[in-house]
Order: sequence, then structure tokens, then C-alpha cells
Amino acid sequence: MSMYSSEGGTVTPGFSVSTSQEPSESSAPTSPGPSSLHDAEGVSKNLRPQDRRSGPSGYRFSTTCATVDDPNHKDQYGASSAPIYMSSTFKGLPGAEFDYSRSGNPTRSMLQHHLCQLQNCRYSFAVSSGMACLDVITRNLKPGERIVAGDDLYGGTNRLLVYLATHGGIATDHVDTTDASKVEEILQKRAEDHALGQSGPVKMVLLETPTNPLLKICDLERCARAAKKYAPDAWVVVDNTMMSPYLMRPLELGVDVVYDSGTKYLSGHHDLMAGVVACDRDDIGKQIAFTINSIGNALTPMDSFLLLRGIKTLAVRMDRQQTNAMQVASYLSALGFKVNFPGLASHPGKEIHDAQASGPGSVLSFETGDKELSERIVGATRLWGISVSFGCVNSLISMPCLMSHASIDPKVRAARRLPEDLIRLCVGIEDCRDLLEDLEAALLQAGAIRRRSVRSATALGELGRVANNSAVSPAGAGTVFERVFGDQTTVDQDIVKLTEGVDINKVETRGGDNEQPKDSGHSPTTLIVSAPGKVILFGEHAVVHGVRAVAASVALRCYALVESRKDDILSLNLPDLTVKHEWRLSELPWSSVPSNVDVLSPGAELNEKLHKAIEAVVGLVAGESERSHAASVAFLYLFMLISSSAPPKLGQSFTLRSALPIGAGLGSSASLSGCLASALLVTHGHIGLPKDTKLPLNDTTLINKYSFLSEKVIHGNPSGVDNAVAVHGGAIAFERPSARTGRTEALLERLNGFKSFRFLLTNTQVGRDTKSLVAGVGQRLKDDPQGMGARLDAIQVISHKASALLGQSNVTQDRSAELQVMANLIDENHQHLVDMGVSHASLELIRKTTAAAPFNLSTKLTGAGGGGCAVTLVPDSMSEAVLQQLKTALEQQGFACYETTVGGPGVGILASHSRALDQDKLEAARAQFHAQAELTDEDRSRFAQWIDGQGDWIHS
Ligand SMILES: Nc1ncnc2c1ncn2[C@@H]1O[C@H](COP(=O)(O)OP(=O)(O)O)[C@@H](O)[C@H]1O
Ligand SMILES: C[C@@](O)(CCOP(=O)(O)O)CC(=O)O
Repeated sequence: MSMYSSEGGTVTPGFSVSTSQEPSESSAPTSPGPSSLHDAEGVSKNLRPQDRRSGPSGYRFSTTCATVDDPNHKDQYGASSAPIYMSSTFKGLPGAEFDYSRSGNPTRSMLQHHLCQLQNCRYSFAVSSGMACLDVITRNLKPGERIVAGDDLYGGTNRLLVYLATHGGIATDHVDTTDASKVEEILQKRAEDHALGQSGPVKMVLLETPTNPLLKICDLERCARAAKKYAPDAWVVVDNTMMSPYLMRPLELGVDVVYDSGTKYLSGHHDLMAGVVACDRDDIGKQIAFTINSIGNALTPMDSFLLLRGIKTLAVRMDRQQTNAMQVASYLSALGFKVNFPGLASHPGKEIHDAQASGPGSVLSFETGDKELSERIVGATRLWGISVSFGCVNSLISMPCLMSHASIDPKVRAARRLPEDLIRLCVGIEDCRDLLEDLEAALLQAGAIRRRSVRSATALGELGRVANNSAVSPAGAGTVFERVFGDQTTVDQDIVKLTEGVDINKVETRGGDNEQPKDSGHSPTTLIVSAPGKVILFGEHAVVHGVRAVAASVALRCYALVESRKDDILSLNLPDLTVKHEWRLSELPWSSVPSNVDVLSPGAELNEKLHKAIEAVVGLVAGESERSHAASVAFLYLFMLISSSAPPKLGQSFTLRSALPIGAGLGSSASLSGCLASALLVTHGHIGLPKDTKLPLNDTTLINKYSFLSEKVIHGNPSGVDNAVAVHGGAIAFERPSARTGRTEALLERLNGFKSFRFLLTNTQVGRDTKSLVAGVGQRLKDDPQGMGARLDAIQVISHKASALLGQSNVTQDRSAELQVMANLIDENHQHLVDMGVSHASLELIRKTTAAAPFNLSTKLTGAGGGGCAVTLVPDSMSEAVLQQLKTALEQQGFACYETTVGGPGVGILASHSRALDQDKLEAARAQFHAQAELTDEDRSRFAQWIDGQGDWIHS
């Protein structure tokens, strides 16, 4: 029988183990015991455990891990990997080494031999789980005897101790073991009580360091000394799971028994449950062998094999895990979170820890100050698996109070100062950049941090400074991070280094260690956004081909309500088109998102693969109109692109309502696109909300880029003028980049004089489709490049004249002459549009009506034409009565008139975190957004008026 076997020889099924079958003190190992080798080498405790030689071969730790060699169980075929003896019984005469697998199994014996090498001890036992270890150990206690244990214990340990108290009469004193004097005090007190007959003797001191999940440090040597002094009969037991024998070997520090949950670091792959008990004392070894054989919780052959295999890579795994953990801890700490990790210089127990262990391990925890925020963070991670346990090659995230420690009474948790908001991270071997990116994205999505734009960094003169750092993102996005504690703003270059390659600009935390979270510092999850429609006064269609267009925002807007959800559903509600979509986030075609998306710098081209994949997903809804299909595809396209850096786990609900007539040439699609882009960029943390009510230009530029992509989905080949107006607002002259004109960058010029003109918009109510009208003009240009080219040139001249006129901010002396010039330009431009084939009988009727006496006004189609809207220039001199008369005439012909002001603001944001959208207002807004689908024009304008009148909108 091997000294390393737990079983102790032959056991006949159905019979109890006789003492002679337990490991006997006289039995000698058949190979030199590890301790003898150590003694021979005079190994000093001052050497780091992993540097010390261990095992009979005298190899260092990682070599020993990989070198499984049990001289007592040499394989007859020379198998390189320990064979799995999948046999419950073994044939042979009584007295043979193996007879029944509960008592002994060759695979388990090989494992236990190997564990002895690693743990530098003579007895190692493999059982069915970490808790089984504690069960086996505590069975040494008798009713009336006592345990002293820590107060920051794993929930399962706590549960077993409570069970022992209630069912076994074995009480536990919980003390703060991080303060060795407390351990000394309680041991002394119990010794005195026992001497006086007032309490049972302490028979076990249960320690763990670092503790789980607060990572507090206990001085093992000092506690063990105190135990030997005041309770010499007590077993000093250490749960070494957080360290593993690679980082700490408590038996060398005066401890009697060590156990590890083998499920964690030892196996490393979360593919088995196991526990390992180790000791160097014969009396304890004998007792434990007896108990395991009696209760039958020894590890199965298959799991023994798996554990043995896992152990071979223990050192390399832990090296990588620790390095990663150190980076994660530093990252969180630099962001201002309270981080518990003994690797950090700030850890109060670091000195003691470093003296007894050779690394911090890879478990850390941090506090956010807000339980719900923590839940959101945990829920928002993707790469970090939400799971209990630790030590696995895969990184895990959990909230101990809801998971591993949920079995501890909340009152007890509170008394033991276990914060409810605590998040535990168990770091794996992944590429740390991915881990940090995922964590960062989760922090952003949950609202724990927020990023700020590159522009403000540049303004602060910081970007250049940090850009010199070699660790700046290869994407060149300018990885500058900013922390904010109250009013203090710092740029932390360490974070830049840590998140090398992370495509994020600036990050602000919303609280330091002692600071309560401030709502103002995070990406709001509930908000209302709006964007205006537009009227093109000159240059529509031609603008697609590089010609200048003159356009302005109108007071009719689209509005979106965005709310976060607690499930994984992404919902898009389009009541104007009576459509509601719901998609499960996991069902979206994430694999079609290009891998190299730079969210802050999207290209101007649609990604065809993603576009097609999304069309297929949206196309699954039967009976949807082309209109809502296009809007839904545009929405999903933006959603997937914008969230691609961290696909969320929790869904969102989007409800869009428009005060604009849809498909009437007033840019409803662009205003919808502006709403979607701004809402997504803000709620996904790519745009932080400004402290004042003005969105910075770089943010509106980003919104515009996404709006343009959305327009491309809806329109095919838009010029970009509609979305430029919807996002930036005001009145503009616009020219897109074009091969025809040689322009390589879009031109956007503000026209301040536009506002002084009055316009009447008249909707023909004739539906049409921008996409096909634009495509039609494109085709005509191909068919007749000369004729069409001449028209485009003529429109270019018109637009230039008009923008020169409308750009003047002061009303000139000769106002009526100006108005006449404008009227002529309108007529001329309309004629070209007729020639381009995009007018319509209804539009011509409006022209005729407005041109007739007594009105004598100039009108042109606006937008894509083919129906839709017409715009009429109303001279300053026209009285309200005459204007009313014109409106009545038009309305009698079945048209709808809008008197709208032009040149108002672009995208607007009303966020729930500001007082502008308090709970009451939000409820009222919800009711309005979710009111019956069909709204009359009057309902719409009432709704718009109400929403526009709420709070302080943040505007472009
Ligand atoms: N309120 C809305 N709800 C859903 N989709 C909308 C809404 N407003 C605009 N759209 C989308 O925009 C398209 C209309 O765009 P378009 O034909 O260019 O007309 P417009 O001149 O109004 O922009 C619709 O077919 C639809 O896809
Ligand atoms: C015809 C066009 O110039 C304007 C389209 O406006 P609308 O979609 O009709 O609102 C096309 C474009 O500029 O993208």
C-alpha cells in the first residue's frame, strides 16, 4: 500500500474499514517522500513556493506539475497519460492494493501521489468536491466541540458550519481573521471558558486567505501559533482554494490540514468537481483516510484523470491569469472603484500576503456603490461569464450576494460587512485586451462610466500628449481616458496603457471610493430624442450628383422614446406605420458585423454582408409594408453597428412617432435616422451628454455619419443633405463629394438669412418613393448625360445665387427685389425638375393655384417630387387673410397645408437623468408615445407641441 493512498488497503463491500486498513504510521512510502527531499536540500521558506524544488525528482514547481510520475503505479505499457481505471472492483486475493474503487483506485492513487509532490506533504486525498473536503475534515469534531472561523467565508462553507451547529452541536465563532489579535483573543477566551467548564474545547481553526470575496488577508503563521498555544488539540485548517499549492503551501506555515476545491485552479477548466485534502501528520492522515472510505466520497476515476490532466498546466494557467487579473485590478482601481486585490500596492494586507504567498491569484472584487448598477454591469458583460466558482481558464463575473454567498442570511452578510453591490471577477487566460474592452463596454452600458469625445481632449491639449504614448489604439482613435471625481478631472495615462487597443476615447467614472454615484455622469438609459424634417429650396435631385442644394430644417419633427429593458428583447415600435418588431438580441446576425468596426469613425459605405443579413432577419415578418421594412432594417443596421464593440445582453425599446408627413418630401426618413443615430450613440455610451444644453460639433458630426448610413438603407443613394439638416439643424448650403465636381469632402455652409423668409408647405398627399425617384434621375443622367448635365449645371448656378442671397444675415435695403429674385429662382428650379421627370400633376395644380391671382406666388416641388410636397415663397407683404384664402383654396383641392418656420435646431435630446425629464414627465411621455396608432394631424401637432415644450432640450 502506498503512503500516498487515502484508501488504506482492502475493504470488502458491506463491511466497515478496519483500523489495520487505514494508513499506518509505520508504513513507509515506496519512493522517497517529498518532505525528505526538501529536508535534504535544506529548502528555505523564504524561497517563493514556485521556485522551490518539490517532489522526488527535485524539479521546480511547474516542472513538477507537468511531470506525472508515480513510481508505485508504473503503467505496464508505458502510457504517457495516466490510464483511467474505470472499474469499481478489482480481482485478486485479499490484501491486494486495490479491491474496490471507493477504497482505492489506481487512477486516483496516481493523482494523489502527484498532489503530494505539489503540496510537499505525505498525505493527499481526492474527494468529490471542495465542500466534501470540509465535510470529511469536520467529521473529526464531536458534539460540544467548537470551531473558530473567519467572518468572510464562502457561502457553502458558512452553510455547512450552520448545519454543524444546528445538527451536530458544534458551534462556530466567526471572527475577523484578518486581525490575528482577534483570533488570539477568541482562542484565549475559549480556552479560559473551557477550563472553567463553560464551553467545549476549540477543536478546529478554519482559515482562508485571501478571503472570498473580499480578498482580506489572514496571517496564517501567527494564527497557527495562537492555535497551538491556546488550543493545542485543534486542527488548524486552511482553505487554500484561492491560492492553490502553486502560490501558497500553508502546511509549510505551521498549518495542520489544507484543502482545495479542485474544481477551481487545480482542474482549471470547469469540467469537473473535485476536492483535495492534504496534511503531513500521520494521525490526521489516518483519520481522513478512514472518513473518506467510510462515507464514500472519494473522487471517481474519470474525474481523477481529468484533475490530473488539469494540474499539468496549473502553473502556466495561473501565471497568465494573475497577469490578467493584475491588469484588470489596476484598470478598475484607476477608474476610481474600490478594488479588493492583494496584487495592488494599496491592499492593506499586502505585506503579510507577500510573505506567505508568491502571487495575488486571479480573483478580485470591486464595489460600485449601487447594487442595481452592479447588476447592470454584470448583466452587460459578454466575454465574462456570469457564473459562480473561479480558477477557470475562462473569465467569470458574479455578484456574491446574489450568487455564491446568497445562502448567507442578508442580515449576517450586512453584519460581516459584505457589500451588496460587490462584484467579483475571476480572471481567466483570455487576451487581456478583450477582457478589458468587454468590461469597459459593460461599465459604459451600465452607466458606471462614460466616454468623452476626442475633441474635448484635444481642447484640453491632452490628446497630443497621450498620442505620443506608444500604447495609443492602433485604430488611431485617440485612446484618452478621463476620470472625474466630483469637479476634478484627470487624464490617467495608466489606463491608456492598460487598455491598449481599446477603441474608446475618454472615460469618466461616476464616483470615487466614497462618492455616491451621480446620475449626471453616465449614459442615460431612458431618453427622448427628436430631429427635424427639412425643406429643400433649391437643388434636390441635382444634389445627388454633386450640385449644391439649399435646405433648411422645418418645425415638424420626428421623436423617439428609448427605454432600457431587463430582458434580452430589442423592440422597435413604429406606431405611425402600425408595426412593432421584437428581436431576441442573441438572434441578431452578429457574425455578419465586420470585425474591424471603429464605432467612432464609421465608413460612409454600407456593409453589404451586414445589410443583407439584417434584411433577412427583418424580412421574416410577414405582411410588413416596404416603408416599415426599410425603417426597421435601418434601425437594426445602426443598432448592430453601434453596439458591435459590446453587443449588449439587455434589450432596449424604441418607439418612434413623427409629426412629419411620411414620404412627402419633408425628410421624414432623415429625421427618423437622426433620432435613431443620436439615441443609439447616447444610450450605448459613445456620446456623453454635455453639461450645458449644446451638443458639441464632433458629436453631431458622428450622429450625422450614422444618420447618413441609415438614409442609405432607406434610400439607396441619398445625397446626405436631408440628414445634414436633420442633425445639424438651421439652414445650409450643401454639396456632397462627387466625381462629377471633383469635390472630395462634403461642404456644409450655414445660411443665416434663410430665417427671414416665409414659406408655405403644401402636401399633395400623393405618396411616392424617394428611392425610385432618385434612381430614375440617375438612369436619365446615364441615358442623356449631355441634356441632364446641362440641367445640373443650370441648377448649380441657381443654388449658388440662392445661397448667396440667403446667406446674408441682414435684410438688405431692397427686400422686394430680393424676394423677386428668389421667386424667379424657384420657378426656374422647378422647371428643371419638371424636365428631369420628377414633377406630378398634383404638384402642377398647386403651382397653378398659387400662381393665380390674387396670390401670384412662386412654387416648386420640394424633395424627391413625384407627389409629396410643394414649397411656396410667401412675400413679407402678404396679409394673413390672403394667405388663409390660399390655404383654403388648396385644402379644397384635397391638399394639406403647413405653415412652418424654418431653420430651427437639429437633433434634440431629453434625458431621464436630468431634471428635464423627471419621472412624472416620463410617464406622461410614455402615454403619448404609446397612444393609439392612428393620430390625426391635429393629434400629432399637439403631441409635438407638448414634447417640444418639455424641459431643457440638449440641441445640436
Ligand atoms: N415615423 C416613421 N415611422 C416609421 N418609418 C418612418 C417614419 N418616418 C419616416 N420613415 C421611413 O422613411 C421613409 C420615408 O422616406 P422618404 O420616402 O424619403 O420620404 P421623406 O421625404 O418623408 O423622407 C418611410 O418609408 C420609412 O421607411
Ligand atoms: C431627391 C433628394 O435630393 C431629396 C430627397 O428628399 P425626400 O426623401 O423626398 O425628403 C435626394 C437626396 O438628396 O438624397
